[in-house]
Amino acid sequence: MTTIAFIGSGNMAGAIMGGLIEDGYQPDNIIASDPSEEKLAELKQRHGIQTTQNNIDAIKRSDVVVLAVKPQVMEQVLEPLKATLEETQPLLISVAAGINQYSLQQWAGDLAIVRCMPNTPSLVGKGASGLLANDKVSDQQKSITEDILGAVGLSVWVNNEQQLDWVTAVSGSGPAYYFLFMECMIQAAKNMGMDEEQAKKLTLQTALGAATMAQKSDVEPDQLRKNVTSPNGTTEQAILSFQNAGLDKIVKDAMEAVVKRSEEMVKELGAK
Ligand SMILES: NC(=O)C1=CN([C@@H]2O[C@H](COP(=O)(O)OP(=O)(O)OC[C@H]3O[C@@H](n4cnc5c(N)ncnc54)[C@H](O)[C@@H]3O)[C@@H](O)[C@H]2O)C=CC1
Ligand SMILES: O=C(O)[C@@H]1CCC=N1
Repeated sequence: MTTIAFIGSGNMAGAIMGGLIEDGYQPDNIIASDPSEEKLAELKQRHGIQTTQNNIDAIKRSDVVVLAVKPQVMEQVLEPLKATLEETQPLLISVAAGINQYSLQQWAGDLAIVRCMPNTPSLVGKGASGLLANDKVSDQQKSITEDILGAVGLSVWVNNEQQLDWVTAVSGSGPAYYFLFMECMIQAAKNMGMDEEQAKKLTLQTALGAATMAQKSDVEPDQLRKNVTSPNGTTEQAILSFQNAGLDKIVKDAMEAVVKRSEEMVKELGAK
C-alpha cells in the first residue's frame, strides 16, 4: 500500500487523513508531520497513524507527500526539503490555495506535482476536489491521486490554474458559505424565539435533506425549489425577499472575490 506523508497536519490534512481511514486505509501507511506535539498526539490517538516532527524523516519513508501547510509558509517549509524531495522523487500533492505549479516546482524541485484544491467535508467522505497535474505526473500517479482523493469524496481534473481558482470558489471555500447560511438560519430562528437546539437540529437536517435530494434526483435545483414554492404560499415570500436583496449578485460577487484573492496570493506569495 502507498505510504502517504502529510507535511502540515492541521484542519485540511486531518480531514483527508480521517476520510482515508474511514474508507479503510491502513493507519500505518499514513505519516503526519507537524511541529505541534499536541496536534500529533491527538491525531495518533484518534486515528492510530504514524507521527513525526521531522519533515525529512516523513518524506524519506513515503511514496506520496501531501503539502498541507498554510500558503504563507510554503516557501520556507519547502526550502530545507528540496534536496530530499529531488533525491527521493515522491509524487507531491499540494493542497495550498494560491500557490501555483510554477512556485511549487521552483521550491520543491523537478518533480511530479499535483496541485489539488480539496475541501473539509473530506473528513466525512463527502469531499470535492479539483486536481491539476504537471507534465511529470504519470498516468499511474494520476490514478494514485484519484485513489487518495476518491477515498474522501469526488475529484475532477482541470487543465489550468484558472480552472483551479474556479474550483476554489465553488467547492474549496464553498463549505464555509453553507455553514454561514446555517448560522444565519439558526440565529433567525432563535430571534423568533425558537429553542437553539431545536433550531440547529431542524436547520442541519434541512441542509442535508436538500443536498441529498439535489444529488439523488434527476430534477434540476431550480425545479426542486419551485416544487417547494407554492403559488401565494409561504416560501414564495422568502424567495422574493432573497431576490429583492440581490442574492444572485451577492453569491456572484463572493465567488469572484475568491478568484481575485487566489490571483493576488499567487502574486504575493509565489516564486518570482
Ligand atoms: N481549511 C480548508 O477548508 C482548506 C484548506 N486548504 C489549504 O490547506 C492548507 C492548510 O490549511 P489548514 O489545514 O486550514 O491550516 P492549519 O493551520 O489547520 O494547518 C496547517 C498546519 O501546518 C503546520 N505547520 C506549520 N509549519 C510547519 C512546518 N514547517 N512543517 C510541517 N507543518 C507545519 C501547522 O502547525 C498546522 O498544523 C492551506 O494551504 C490551505 O490553503 C485547501 C482547501 C480547503
Ligand atoms: O480560505 C482559504 O484560503 C482555504 C482555501 C479554500 C478553503 N480554505
